[in-house]
Amino acid sequence: MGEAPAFVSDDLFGKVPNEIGVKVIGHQTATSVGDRTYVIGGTDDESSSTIGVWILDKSNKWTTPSVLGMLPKPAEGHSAVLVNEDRILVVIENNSSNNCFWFLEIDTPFVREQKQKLGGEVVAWSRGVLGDVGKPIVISGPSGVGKGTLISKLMKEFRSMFGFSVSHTTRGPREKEQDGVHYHFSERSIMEKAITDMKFLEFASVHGNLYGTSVEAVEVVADAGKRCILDIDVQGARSVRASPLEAIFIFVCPPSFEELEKRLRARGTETEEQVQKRLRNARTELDQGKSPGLFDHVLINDDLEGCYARLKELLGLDKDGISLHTTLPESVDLPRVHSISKCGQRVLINCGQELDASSNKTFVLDLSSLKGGALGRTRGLHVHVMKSSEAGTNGITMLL
Ligand SMILES: Nc1ncnc2c1ncn2[C@@H]1O[C@H](COP(=O)(O)OP(=O)(O)OP(=O)(O)O)[C@@H](O)[C@H]1O
Ligand SMILES: Nc1nc2c(ncn2[C@@H]2O[C@H](COP(=O)(O)O)[C@@H](O)[C@H]2O)c(=O)[nH]1
Repeated sequence: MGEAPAFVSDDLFGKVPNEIGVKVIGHQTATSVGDRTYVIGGTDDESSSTIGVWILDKSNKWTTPSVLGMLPKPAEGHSAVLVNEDRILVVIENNSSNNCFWFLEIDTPFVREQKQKLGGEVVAWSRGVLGDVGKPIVISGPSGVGKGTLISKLMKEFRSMFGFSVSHTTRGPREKEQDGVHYHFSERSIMEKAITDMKFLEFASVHGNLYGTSVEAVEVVADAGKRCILDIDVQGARSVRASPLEAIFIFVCPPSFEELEKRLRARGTETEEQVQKRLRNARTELDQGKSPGLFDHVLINDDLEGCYARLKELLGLDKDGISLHTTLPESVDLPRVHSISKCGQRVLINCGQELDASSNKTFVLDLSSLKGGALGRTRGLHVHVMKSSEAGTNGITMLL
């Protein structure tokens, strides 16, 4: 039954430090994947801010891989189990429910791509998050077409359902724009460094300034159980389309070029020179908006109320029983002592007390609909508690 769980091998302890020239301290697990063993845990330094990863290959050679993504904090203990040959689930003890499940990606498409780019061994961490939220919505269209106006209406009417992805930009704030609310207004050098550090899902040079969506900007919205809305240009939409983020892409068109110009001028936020630049770029964007396969929906923003009604309709928000819903994350109270095993697409985390079978509790973690991953979170984890009475003697019978 099931695949072999991660194992902890005593003879690996002590070998790690000698081979790689550092003293590894603390709890470690070893997970075999093909002819490699991934040793996770411990640190090479008591002040280290994360847990270590080392790889032992079949010729007994140790490698310290490049580790990407947001890193889990060091913990007194953890357990590990292989999921689908491409990632290892690491359950970190003594952590809150949305901080105890982590995935170490070892052979996902993202990791393979990074191995090619960086050369050498690469692994990437991604935090596992319980529950589902709807697909993010990408809204693009030329400057002044009314994207922001439509998004504001949606966020006002469905406040608890949507959250705005706050982009970074190097342009200066307009009157009434607040840092951290409308944009994260940034120095170019700081933004460029964050882009190099792979903190951005997409970025583009738009009307002479740098704009970008950080991975975190999208993830914090989903963490709050809300559906994310991105207001980005067509280049950005193209990058998101090519990324692992599954989204709905909407292109907003003006009823005519003259009307677009009128709106942009009437807004009064740009100098004449900037208006000219935005209008020149609008022609290209209107062309690119027709690129096959890029946008799922095109909306013509003629009459505002009519366009808003069509936007709600395509998002399924026009009916009485709203079809677009989010599922708020479940919560798990995981004790420090537990054992872990995998059975198909489910992982059983047994938190039983050996002397008191009646208090046995098994968490069943469903991995069948994982979404996302490094460099953001891995979502779509579902968990339920199986009591000892449901589980039979070994806590597994009911699942087979
Ligand atoms: N359907 C409409 N009819 C008339 N005016 C509109 C309509 N929709 C939006 N506007 C007005 O057009 C101007 C531009 O709208 P908005 O700022 O929302 O555009 P945008 O697409 O977000 O632009 P940018 O990409 O530059 O941020 C605003 O003054 C807004 O009030
Ligand atoms: N590629 C991205 N484009 C973005 C992002 N945030 C905003 N934008 C687009 O820039 C223009 C101009 O915006 P403005 O606020 O200066 O008028 C507009 O088309 C936005 O959609 C981003 O993160 N990435």
